This record gives sequence, C-alpha cells and structure tokens, in this order.
Amino acid sequence: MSDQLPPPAGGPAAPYDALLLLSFGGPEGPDDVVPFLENVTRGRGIPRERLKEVGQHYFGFGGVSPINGQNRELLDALRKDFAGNGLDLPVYWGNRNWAPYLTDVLREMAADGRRRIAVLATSAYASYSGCRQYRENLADALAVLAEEGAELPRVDKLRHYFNHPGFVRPMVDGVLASLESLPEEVRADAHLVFTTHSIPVASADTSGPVEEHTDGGEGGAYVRQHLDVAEMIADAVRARTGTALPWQLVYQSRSGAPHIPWLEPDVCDHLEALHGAGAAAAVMVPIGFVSDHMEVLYDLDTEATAKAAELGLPVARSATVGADPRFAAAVRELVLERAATERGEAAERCALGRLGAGHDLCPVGCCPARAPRPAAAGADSPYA
Ligand SMILES: CC1=C(CCC(=O)O)c2cc3nc(cc4[nH]c(cc5[nH]c(cc1n2)c(C)c5CCC(=O)O)c(CCC(=O)O)c4C)C(CCC(=O)O)=C3C
Ligand SMILES: [Fe+2]
Repeated sequence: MSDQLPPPAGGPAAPYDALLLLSFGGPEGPDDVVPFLENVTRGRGIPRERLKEVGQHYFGFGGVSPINGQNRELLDALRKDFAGNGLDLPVYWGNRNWAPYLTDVLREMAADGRRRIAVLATSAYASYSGCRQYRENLADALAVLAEEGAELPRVDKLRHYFNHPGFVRPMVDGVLASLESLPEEVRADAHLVFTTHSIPVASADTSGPVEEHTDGGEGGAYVRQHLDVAEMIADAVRARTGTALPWQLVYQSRSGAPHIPWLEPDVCDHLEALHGAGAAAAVMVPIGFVSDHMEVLYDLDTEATAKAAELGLPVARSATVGADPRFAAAVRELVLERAATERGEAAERCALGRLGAGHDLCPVGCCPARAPRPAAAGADSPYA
C-alpha cells in the first residue's frame, strides 16, 4: 500500500504535505443548535440553565454562528496567500464540534495520501480549552482512523501565535479604527478594555508548561500571554496616537457552576466600574478570539454594548483578525518556520512582546486536563 503513495512533497514546506485548519465549529441553522451544544458540552458538567441561555444566543441569530463562514473566508485567504507566494500546499478544514468534522477531514486527508500534516488551531493562546482540548480531539480522530485500519498521518500542531505580528498588527489597526469611530470629544480619554474568554482559575494557573504553573494569583501562561498582547497593542496605539490610554484585561463568556472560581472581572462589571469612575468612553478589544464568532457577536456586541448604552458610556468593539491577509501570511510563515525546524535547519521565529516565540511541541503536563486523556501533537502523544 505504501508503495503506491506519492513521494513526500519537496519544496519549502517539506516534510509537510498539507495544512489542516482546525477550528471549534458552530451551528448553521436552528436545527443545528441543540446537537451542536451537546457536542460541545459532552461530559463537561455545564449547568442546564447555562445551556438554555447559550441556545437563546444562537436562536437570536437565526441559529447561525458566523464562525464557519469566517473559517471559509480564512481558507480562501490562506489558499490565495500560498498560491501568491509559490507555496504548493493543500489546505483542509475541520472542526471539533460541528461539520466538517475533524475525524471526517483527517480520514479524507489520509485517503488523499497526506502523511505529514501541519495543524493550525483557531485559538492563539495556551490553556486546556484553547490548546490541549484541540490535541485531545486530534488523538480521538486518529484513534478512529486507526480502528478503521487507515495508515495514520503524523500531525504537528503549529505553535501559539498570540504574539506573532500577523496576529497583533491587524488588531492594532482595529483599535485605531474603533477610536476614530468614537465621538471626537471622548477619544483621547477612552479606556482600552482587552477581553478574552474566562476560564476556571485552576485551569488558568496550570496553563502552559509545568515550570510556568503558578500557585494562584498570577494566572499561568494564559493570563501572561494575554497581558503581553494587551500591553503591546496599548503601546502601539500610544505610538500612533501620542496618547497613553489606560487599559485593563477583563473576561467574558463565563460558564460552569457558580461556586467554582473563574477569571474575573467580567467585561460588563468592568464597564460599570469604568463608568462609576468617570471614564469617558471605552473600546472593547477581543484579543482572545481569532474571528467575530458568537462570543463576540452576543457577549460583546449585544450584551456588553447594551450595558454600556444603559450606562450612557460610549463604546466601540474593535475587529478580530478574521481573514486579514497579514494573518494568512503569518500562517504561511509559521508553516515554513516549523518545516525548517523539522528538517533540522535554523528558522527565524518571529514574535513581538516580552515572552518570545513559544514551544513547538507541548511538553508533558502542559495545560493538563482534570481527567487525563490521550492528546496528539505533544511530547506525551501516543502517536508518532
Ligand atoms: C478559552 C476558550 C475559547 C477560546 C479559544 C478557542 O477559540 O478555542 C473558546 C472559544 C469558543 N467557545 C465556543 C462555544 C462554546 N464554549 C463553551 C464552553 C466553554 N468554553 C471555554 C473556553 C473557551 N472557549 C470553557 C472553559 C467552557 C466551559 C466548558 C468547557 O470546558 O467546555 C460552550 C458551552 C456553553 C457555555 O458554557 O457557554 C459553547 C457553546 C466557540 C464557538 C462560538 C460560535 O459558535 O460562534 C468558540 C470559538
Ligand atoms: Fe468556549
């Protein structure tokens, strides 16, 4: 069988013969909403009340999450960027929680003879939910393929790109555009409200490699990486506007049982506090998200924006990177960088801020799950 496989692709992406865009997935109509939520929350103990509430967020938008459409746009942008730069590397797309499902796409890739796959997750930071869970789902998919007797491709997850200029610079432009959209008289006194997904404090504290885990208070890699991005965006905005705007990192989209501590403050509480302290305006900057999916559309554009209107606080919400061509170019650079590294060549590892480029291979114990499960594409992977 292996005699009939095409030879390993040459060229600058070798040893890789494909890129997989791996995302969360979202419903595309009202009938999809409940099965989607069941997929997301299987075995995760999310309170029923929270699920009903989140279901309503989706129904309010006709049962359609924008996330799949945005991934299709990103796919187009990646293919255009690769073609325009002479990179002959096929790009596939699969999701963890909705069609096209990861398992189906990996099966198709294996059938197409892809042997060595670079994986780009649409999650830029460390944490169980943002990194290891993607790796667990890759392991689950490989296990299904192994059971079916397929020859397993090797999957390598590309490093976290939260501090890559191709991720950060489009967000700087977004903040500048949002400031412009605020009434002129409040612009120079606006606060920057950097926001990301809240996660359990215990999971924040154990995010990243073991030696970076904290005993509480400092938040591990998840919080540190977000603070680094917030600071570099705030600095870049100061350099462009000449004004140092006050900023803070806050959290949104909390779920889970109320007695379990999650990262705080919540974005709505923060807007209220800002208003109470006499702030003139705010720009919400969703640095935790790669595209304008439901968390952004509902929790920020609907809920937090209504809160600000009620307070009489002018707010704007800045753009996520989405399919920005600079982000597509960054993905190409990450593929080429990892490819060179895998060939044993020195590679330039582009990163802004204080933390530097992160690891290629998640070490053992990185972003642990509460109940250990096999995870692919890390030092503890059961797969090659
Ligand atoms: C860190 C993080 C990211 C960013 C990194 C990344 O992008 O991966 C993210 C993204 C997303 N989360 C999404 C949707 C949901 N997340 C949920 C639940 C949870 N998320 C968590 C964390 C994160 N989530 C956590 C700790 C939970 C609690 C339970 C659990 O540990 O699983 C639930 C269940 C209901 C609820 O609790 O809200 C839903 C429906 C969608 C799709 C949106 C769309 O459809 O447009 C996206 C992109
Ligand atoms: Fe989530």
